Order: sequence, then C-alpha cells, then structure tokens
Amino acid sequence: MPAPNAAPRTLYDKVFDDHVVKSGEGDTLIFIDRHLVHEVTSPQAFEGLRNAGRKVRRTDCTLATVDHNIPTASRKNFKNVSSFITEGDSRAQVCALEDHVKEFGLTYFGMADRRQGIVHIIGPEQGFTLPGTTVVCGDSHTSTHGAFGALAFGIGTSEVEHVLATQCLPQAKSKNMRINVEGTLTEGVASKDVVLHIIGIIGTAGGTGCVIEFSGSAIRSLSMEARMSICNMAIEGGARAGMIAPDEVTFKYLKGRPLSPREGEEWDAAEAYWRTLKTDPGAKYDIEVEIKAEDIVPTVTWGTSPQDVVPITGTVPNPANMPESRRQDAEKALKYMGLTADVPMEEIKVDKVFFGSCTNGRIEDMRSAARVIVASGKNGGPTQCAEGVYAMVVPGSGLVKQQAEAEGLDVIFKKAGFDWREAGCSMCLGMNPDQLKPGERCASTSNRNFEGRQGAGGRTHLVSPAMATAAALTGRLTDVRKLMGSHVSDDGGIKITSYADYLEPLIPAQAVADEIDPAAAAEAEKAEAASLADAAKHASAGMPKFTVVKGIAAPMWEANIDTDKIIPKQFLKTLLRTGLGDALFWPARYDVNTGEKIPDFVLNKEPFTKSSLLVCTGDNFGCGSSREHAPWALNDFGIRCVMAPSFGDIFRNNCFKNGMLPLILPKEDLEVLYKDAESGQEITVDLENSQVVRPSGETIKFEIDAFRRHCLINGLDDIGLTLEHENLIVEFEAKRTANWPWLDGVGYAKKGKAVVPIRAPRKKTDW
Ligand SMILES: CC(C)[C@H](C(=O)O)[C@@H](O)C(=O)O
Ligand code: SF4
Repeated sequence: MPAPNAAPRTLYDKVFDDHVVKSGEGDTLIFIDRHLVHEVTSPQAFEGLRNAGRKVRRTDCTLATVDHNIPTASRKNFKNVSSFITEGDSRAQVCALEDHVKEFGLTYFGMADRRQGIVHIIGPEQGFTLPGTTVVCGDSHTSTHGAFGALAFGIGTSEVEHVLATQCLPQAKSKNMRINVEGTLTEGVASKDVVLHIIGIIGTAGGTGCVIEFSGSAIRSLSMEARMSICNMAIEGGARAGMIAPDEVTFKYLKGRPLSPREGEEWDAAEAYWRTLKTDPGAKYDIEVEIKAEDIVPTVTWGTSPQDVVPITGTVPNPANMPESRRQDAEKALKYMGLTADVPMEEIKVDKVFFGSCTNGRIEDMRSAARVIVASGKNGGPTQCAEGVYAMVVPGSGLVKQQAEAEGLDVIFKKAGFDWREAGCSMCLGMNPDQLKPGERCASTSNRNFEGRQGAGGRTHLVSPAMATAAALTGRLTDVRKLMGSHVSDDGGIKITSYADYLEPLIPAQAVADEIDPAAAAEAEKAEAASLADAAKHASAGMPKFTVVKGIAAPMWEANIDTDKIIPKQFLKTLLRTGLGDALFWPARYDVNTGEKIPDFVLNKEPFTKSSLLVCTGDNFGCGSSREHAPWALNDFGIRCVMAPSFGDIFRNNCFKNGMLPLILPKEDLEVLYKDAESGQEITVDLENSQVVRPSGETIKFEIDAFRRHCLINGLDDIGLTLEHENLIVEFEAKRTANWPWLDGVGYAKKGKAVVPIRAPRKKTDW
C-alpha cells in the first residue's frame, strides 16, 4: 500500500491509516478486520441487531467463544450447556450466545470444542490475530493482540453491535506513546514483572488517550507469549491499545496456524506487508518512556490498583511517606488488603493461588511454573503446596490444556497438590463458581487486583506464573529466585512439544466453497447488499438526547474508580441494558455480609439518592473493564453526566453511545463543583451552550468535540450514520480483498458462511 503521506509514521499510524474507510468531520471511520465475541458483552448487541433487522456483515471475520461464565470443573460428563452449567444467569448467558451464533451464522468454539478458551488466547492460537489487522472485542484485554503488531482494542456492547452490523467503527486518533525497555532481563524476571514494573512507573492513567508501542532490546528478546502478557496489561496502564512491531519471532509463531495465510504465494505476500509494519526513523511520539531492563526484579502488587507495585524484596509501602495526593487512596487500599505498612512483602501469607487468565494462561506460563516446582525439588526446597493453601491451574484454552498434558505438566502440578482445571476465565474475575471468600488472600497471575475482583472481600496480589508457584509452595509471597537457586535458567527437564501437534486444520475453504451454488451465492450477495442499503436509510435519531441536565450532583474524590467498582461482575450476567441502577457502586454501597445499605456512602444519603450528575475530583474515572454495564447502571440510577479530570477511554466511549456526557474538566473547576455538590444544591450542565452553571449562577465553560456534541444533542444513532457510508465500506472491502486477500476469512468458509465446528475425535470432552 502506498503511504498516504510522506512524513515518518509510527507503527500505530501505519495500521490506522491502512484502515481508513472515511475521514472528515468527527471520528474517522475505520474498518475492523477481526471481531472476537464472548457471552458477557454480546447479548444486548445481538438483540439490537435483530430489532433493527440487521445481519452480521462479515461472518468470516467474526469468531465467538464462551469463557467468562463457564465452570472449570472436568467436562468428562459434559453433554450440553443446559445440563452442565447449574448457575441460572451464567447458563442463560452462555445459552443466549449459542442461540445467537446459530441465528446469525457465526463460527463458534463452544464447550464441546477443544479450541474453546479465553478469547484472547484462542485468537492468536488460531492465527485469527494477524499483524497489521484491526482487532476488537467487547473486552478490555483485547489489547493482548497488539503483540502481533495489530491495532487491537476493547469496545463496549453498543460498539459490538456496531461492528457486527457494519464491520466498521468510528474512532478518534489516539496519541502515540513509546515505552522502550533496553537491556537484558535478569534471571528469574518474567514479562509479567516487566509490565507490572512499567505500570508502577507510568500509573494506571499513564497511557490514557494513547496507543503504547513497546520497543527496545528487552522486548524484542521476548517470545510471542511473553509479548502478549505485556500488551495484555497495556489497558492497566490506561492505554487504548499496546503494540509491538512484528518480527521473525512473530512470523515463526504464526506459520502453520489454521487461520494464518496459506504457505506459498499468500504467505510471502503477507510477510512482505508485515515487514513494513515498523515505526519509521524520525517518527514522533507524543510521550516517550525509557526503562532499563536491569532495574526490573520480580514484582508484586500490594494494593487494589495494578499501579500499586513493589519489588518482592521490598516492604509494604507506608502512606506517611507518600505524596499527599496518594495518601488517602493508599490508606484505604492497605485497610482493604489487611496489610500493615513496612512489613516485608515476603512475610505476607496467602490462602489461595490462581494460575491462569488471558495474561498468563498460555503454555509457556505453564512450563515456567512447572519448572519452579522441579527446581525447588532439586534445591531441596518444597515440592508440595504449603499446608492450607489451595492452588488452581486453569489453562487458557482446551488446546493449551491438551499440549500441557502431552508435556506432562499436569502431572507435575497434580503431584505438587495443584488442582488441574478446564479452560476459562475462572477466578480472574469469578463470574463462575471459582471465587475467593471474604478476607481470603490470593497470589494471582491475572491482571486486576481491584477490590472484590476475585470475590467479594477477596485480596489479590498480582504476580508472574513463577512467583505464583513459589507462593503456592511456601504459603507466602516469595522471591522465586530463592527456590530456583542455581537452577534459575534450567529447563527443569520438561519435555517441550510443538504447538503444531495440537492444532487441527479448519475445514478447508475450498471444500465449503464447492458446496455453494454460484447463482444462489450471487443472489444472496445481492439480497445482502439490498438489506444493508435499506438499513442505511434508517439512520435515525435512536438515542436519548442530551441537551441540558439540571440536578443534584453526587461528589466523589477517589482516583481510579474502575468499572468493577461501578458495577461488579455478578451483575454482568444480565441479558438486558436496564435494571442495574440498584447495583450501581454495589461494593461501596452495600455491606458485603448483610447486604444492608452503608449509610455513609454518598448515594445512600439525601439528597444524593436523587443525583442526576456526578462530580469526581480523582483521575481516571471508569478505568479497567470495557463493561457497558457501568454507564447502563449510572443511567438507570438517573445519572446522565459524570464530570472528572480524566476517564478510561472505553468507559468514555460507552457513555457517548448511551446518550450520556462524560465531561472532562480541569481539577480547579472540579474542586469548586465538588463543594457545590457537597452542599446539595443543584448544578446545571448545559451542553447546548457548552457550560456548567454553578448554584451561584456563575458559569464554567467547557470544550467538547463538535461532532460528539452534535450527536448527543440530536440523539443520533451511530450505526445508522455509519451505514450511510455503505458505498465507501464496499469500496474499502474490495481494496482489502485485492491488497490483503488473506484477511477475507480464508481459513473459514466462503464470505458469509460459518465454519462447521470440528467434531471431537472421541466421545469424552475431557481433553
Ligand atoms: C467482562 C468484560 C467486559 C471484562 C473486560 O472488559 O475486561 C472482563 O473480561 C474483565 O476482565 O473485567
Ligand atoms: S481479564 Fe480475566 S476475565 Fe477478562 S478476559 Fe482476561 S481472563 Fe477473562
């Protein structure tokens, strides 16, 4: 592709430019190459599609699986979802996805398919994720796929519907940020330690509004799996996406995957394009961070935000030594975590160990953990889980599990007393039965240590797979290097197999294409085009309008109010967009033991029970998960506008999609409005005149993107607006087929046809 402009560009600029369907006023409309779908964030999207009489535009570029809700117990006796999942809401959500994939003709890796697993594990595993592609999913950790040089980001449910209907998304261009890690990582330091260290430095809001490119010799030295762990947590650094330029390591990983370009001419063309995907010399980054690999040691979190990190060799931080702005948050975190300042981290005892998640549920993670068990034995250290510690290993996909079993890793784990489970998200967020009890402390290889994340009242310490294993063996947070001793770089004698032995080819495209009658296919394409053109005519004002909102404003001061806090996991199992108001801020609003309202919490106090605005002086409101349930819950409570110094990117987008206003204001103005809010007097947010009116009548002017403002004031439905550009989308698709033919779902069936799931070769599903 010729570069649209001659100035040196970053990797992000290049991938963005190559996907522009339409630029001009407002956001740029970009084409989406790959859409991953899971059961939690899709039911309302499919419902919206059905109600509007729309179809899934590109079934060949869409892949669905179930991961969040499913039990990780043995599937030996699995017959179907209805009989296997006993918890009603979880079952309903999984069954809903099964119905939707049938209705809309999507490729689906269900529980009886060994390729089922966490969305962010199966995409790369299948070669669905490719360099230079745009990848989205209704899930914040979509950033994982950026490890391939893809532009991959999480979206909310309204955007899921948008992509299903149009295969496009309106996107604002993010800023370019580079994090350069130079040098050699020292023994016993994993990529998880690198990313925890980075987040400790930049903070959870450090990457807000940016796409981070991770570069430098230390990053280049990492395997694809280790790179994925880094990009996975770019979202914890507040970034829209994380990216790493593709190189030989990437190409080697992708060769032979079921959905990778086919070897020969197609592969060669793809590789030639991929080699152009690197930042040009002289390209400018808006923010640059330099990190020395040698400074990184095994790292662990102590608090309730992923930025609360400390070297394992350190002590629990003392809020008294922190800057004033962080003190209150730190005291609250220590209280929640049940920790005392200045205690050595290695003295902290754990009750549980969780091994898995989209951060660290891959085969290399399993190997590194198994190696610790073997090395500890060789050193005369413990080889069994410490007394009273329950440790679970949850592979990220059925194929990871199968490969680990072929390598004998399951035996090493089981002998050491670990529980060997089936694939899924599991205790990473506990939407299934795998949860911590109140007060329980867990060393976890996952990515979020928010309050209540792994279970109400549970306490999470984020660590690498090796560190999690060390904690399981000793019963406390432990510097894994002590257990490894001289065996720190030893392979532990573990038999390594090739992933290729566990991948099965999908139904060859030709086999399915042959079955299609060309006349019928042409007819179907015509009908599809007509239906899309018809849908375009219905570009409508379908959203509630936002003009002027006058009302009580709830004051809040905390920084990093994440979407888990706004609406925790147990309320994500709904199939509706409504009815979540009572659950808003559930962990802070209700007593975890009695379920009674906490009188001190602002929304439980008069007059704030009737708030229609929220003023937050803390940064990064709505960070974390992509759950659109957060704005839905605020909306259902009656809150139409949140004012804060900064927002999590996905949350902010989700607000706009629901006719709500996430308003960024300077801290000084927010301090003033906070006091007004505290007084219980009404504040007016006047979008028509771009001003906030204080109770005194004094006005505070604000700026907001003109196009967003126009859409909010007129209640314009984004999908309808995109469908008005049907001709441009068709044009882009034709160009895409000509330039990047491997993206047209080649490994799947012909465009518009779903792949028939591969049958399990044996009856039992316990692979
Ligand atoms: C359920 C989903 C919306 C959520 C996310 O976006 O991250 C989940 O995967 C999580 O990790 O909290
Ligand atoms: S972060 Fe956890 S819950 Fe979210 S997708 Fe990854 S494994 Fe699943």
